[in-house]
Amino acid sequence: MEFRFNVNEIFKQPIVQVGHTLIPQGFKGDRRALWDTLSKVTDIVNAMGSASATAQGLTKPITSADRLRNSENQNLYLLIEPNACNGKGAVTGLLKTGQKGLYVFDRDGHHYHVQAPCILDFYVHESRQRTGFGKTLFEHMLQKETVHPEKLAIDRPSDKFLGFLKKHYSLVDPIKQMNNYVVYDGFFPSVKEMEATNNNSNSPNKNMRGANGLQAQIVTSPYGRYGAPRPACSMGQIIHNQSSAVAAQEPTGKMYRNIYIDLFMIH
Ligand SMILES: CC(=O)SCCNC(=O)CCNC(=O)[C@H](O)C(C)(C)COP(=O)(O)OP(=O)(O)OC[C@H]1O[C@@H](n2cnc3c(N)ncnc32)[C@H](O)[C@@H]1OP(=O)(O)O
Repeated sequence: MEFRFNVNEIFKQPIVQVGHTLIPQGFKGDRRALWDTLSKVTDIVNAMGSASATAQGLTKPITSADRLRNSENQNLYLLIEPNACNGKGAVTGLLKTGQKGLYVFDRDGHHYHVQAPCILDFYVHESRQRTGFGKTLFEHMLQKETVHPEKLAIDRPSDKFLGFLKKHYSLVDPIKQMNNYVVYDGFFPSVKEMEATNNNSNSPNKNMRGANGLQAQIVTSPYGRYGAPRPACSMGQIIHNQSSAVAAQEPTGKMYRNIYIDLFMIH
């Protein structure tokens, strides 16, 4: 995307990270230069955020300078093409990540309360899609945040993004969540991690920190009926569209009770 000003004067690297201050890395200058730079960064973030929203068919941008200013736990990466537009440079891609507290279900219907790294917004300019720019930007983020792709929760991924994850990271069969996020099998703590935590704690609500910083709490209760071993959760089956599992048997009072328990525990 082209701007009326020289992008290279603001961003000196091919991939830059913009935080809540909106001040570019390595900025040097007086107060006047700072205001000028902030105004240009604001224009860039707003324009790229709007283009991303349009590309995804959203009515409101997920990324804007205002939103970024108000959220300290989000990272925005911008991909710059320094040689584009007769040397004025262009901004080609945007990737926004952030930590979110989420309730997520695995395939068996167990639910977890996690503090997870999330992909919130991802966009490459139409003229550059499918030429590897998205992969370059995404790889940069993975390295910076030392996270593996399967440990990410993705907010409302588009078909293009699902295709991207399949092609570059062999991520298939996404587990769609009620909150519109998507995760993959490797997202959840492994059996080994769960056993290690179970051995070290008597607490019914197990806190786990999996690889790459995923912090999960398996939500269970030791008391009364909630403490009893439960069959595969019917609500989980419904959520994950495992219709055969649900349709194979008539709903019983017990199944309805499990649905009720799961609903009760989510809220
Ligand atoms: C959480 C969210 O932000 S969800 C929203 C994701 N963003 C969008 O959908 C906006 C529009 N799309 C885009 O901006 C881009 O296509 C991105 C960001 C998804 C991917 O960036 P790109 O630079 O195109 O990715 P890159 O070139 O590295 O990889 C290409 C692969 O991505 C997938 N992909 C990219 N564009 C398309 C498309 N138009 N149709 C289908 N698959 C696509 C394919 O798997 C493709 O591989 P292929 O060309 O061999 O089929």
